[in-house]
Amino acid sequence: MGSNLIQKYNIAGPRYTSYPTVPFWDEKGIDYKDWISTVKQAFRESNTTEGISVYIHLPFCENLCTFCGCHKRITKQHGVEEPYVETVLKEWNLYCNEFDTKPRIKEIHLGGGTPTFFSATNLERLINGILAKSEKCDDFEFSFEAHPNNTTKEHLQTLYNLGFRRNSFGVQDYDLKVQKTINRIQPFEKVEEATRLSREIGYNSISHDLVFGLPHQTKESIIDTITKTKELKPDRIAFYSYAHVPWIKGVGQRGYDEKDLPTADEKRVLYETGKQLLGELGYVEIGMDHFALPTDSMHKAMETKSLHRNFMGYTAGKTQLMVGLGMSSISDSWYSFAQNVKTVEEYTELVNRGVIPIFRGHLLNKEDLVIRKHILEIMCHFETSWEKEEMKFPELNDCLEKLKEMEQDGLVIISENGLKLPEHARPFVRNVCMAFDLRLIRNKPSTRIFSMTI
Ligand SMILES: C=Cc1c2[nH]c(c1C)Cc1[nH]c(c(CCC(=O)O)c1C)Cc1[nH]c(c(C)c1CCC(=O)O)Cc1[nH]c(c(C)c1C=C)C2
Ligand SMILES: C[C@H]1O[C@@H](n2cnc3c(N)ncnc32)[C@H](O)[C@@H]1O
Ligand code: MET
Ligand code: SF4
Repeated sequence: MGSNLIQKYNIAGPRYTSYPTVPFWDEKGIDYKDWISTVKQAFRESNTTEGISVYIHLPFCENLCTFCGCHKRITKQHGVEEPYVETVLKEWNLYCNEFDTKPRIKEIHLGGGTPTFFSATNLERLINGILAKSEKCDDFEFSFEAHPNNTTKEHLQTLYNLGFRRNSFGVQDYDLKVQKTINRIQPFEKVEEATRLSREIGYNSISHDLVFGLPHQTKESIIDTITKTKELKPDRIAFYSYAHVPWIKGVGQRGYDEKDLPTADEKRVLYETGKQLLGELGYVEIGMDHFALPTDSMHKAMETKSLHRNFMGYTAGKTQLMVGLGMSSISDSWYSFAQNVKTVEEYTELVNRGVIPIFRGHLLNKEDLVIRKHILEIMCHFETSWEKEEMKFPELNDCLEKLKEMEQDGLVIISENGLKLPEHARPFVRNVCMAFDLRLIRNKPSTRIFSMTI
């Protein structure tokens, strides 16, 4: 990939885990009533046919990794576990009270923070509390994020017994200098043990998260990290581009200078090196950041074009309704989005008052719904089409006009009724989406809000 193209297209841009992206949600927010009524509508339309997904945010971590862009709360006090589980179950109750039949659960995902900060017993109490009010779909899929340094055999066995078959471990990078800089000492032996135990217990999809573009990373360190990863043969690998967003409050990125970060060109070399190596090892690029072995269900979902993208990244199964529980969680009813308050204190206070603790949201209008479909298609399948009348919108020609330059640069192929990204253009997928992002186009941000696209 030419470095001039990288320079040209490496601009600040959204990661498109939603459309509209969070900064472009309606400033006025969403009416509590509208939120509830769209959740109920989505539930009525889809609970019997496809079921619903539940995302539970477990925010606590014992130590701060200074590169981390997630919503977390650093503490070593494990006394926070039980009250938090109680509150999440109360919040779930508030939703269940709005449903007129039993929810059928297709997916549960435990994210963080660090779900394995919680004891196995507390995680069991949490999941059993959720399941007490619902039933599982036949083809249910439960997954969780785990920290290799604190995942025990008991965690893995308890969650397996509850139906979890997938997990993902934060690895990030094996180089000691990088690890020291991001305040995260992550020994290979810990990852090896957690991966081996998962396999022995029967997990059928184990994923490792790696990040490129971290401070002090070099081509050699990336090669070494991926070579070590290869020994453990995870079914999936997330290879994230480091998102540098130190201005986001609460994220707490610090501990290194911007000069310690690789330049855009160096970062691209890290990506290309990693991608090539992953390919040689048999991993296939599924979508932005995500690689899987052909035996993994995510790969099959890509082949059958059933891949979906939401706030968790890519998933193999789509549900119309995703209920997000816990502080900072985002829920999606297809017609609207809503996000919970971002501190544990506010979250607990609101739930205890019997209020679903959202603080902002967005009701999608007709245009949003069409654009959202195009962006999902591009992010999940690297192509979209406007052959069907419902996929057309008045500004379509202007959007295509914006893509002319990318077309000349060989990054997108536009035909009469659709467009496609050639394989080599996949790193530029966010740039293509940006041409369709009418809310961004109409309202260019005046301050930095997004990470760089490449
Ligand atoms: C597992 C941790 C999480 C990752 N993403 C999210 C979580 C909980 C969800 C999330 N993080 C941010 C937002 C935007 C809304 C907000 O509340 O601020 C959401 C929905 C903040 C954020 N995190 C990253 C960035 C670049 C931002 C800013 C907004 C944006 O540019 O989209 C970085 C980041 N977080 C995660 C990944 C994988 C990642 C970058 C690759 C995980
Ligand atoms: C859930 C996963 O998200 C990734 N992750 C967390 N913060 C960032 C960031 N700033 N940039 C890129 N990836 C990040 C880590 O790899 C983690 O394991
Ligand atoms: N907190 C865990 C880890 O860092 C899971 C991924 S980050 C949300 O390993
Ligand atoms: S990377 Fe994981 S463990 Fe580290 S601060 Fe972020 S959420 Fe916590």
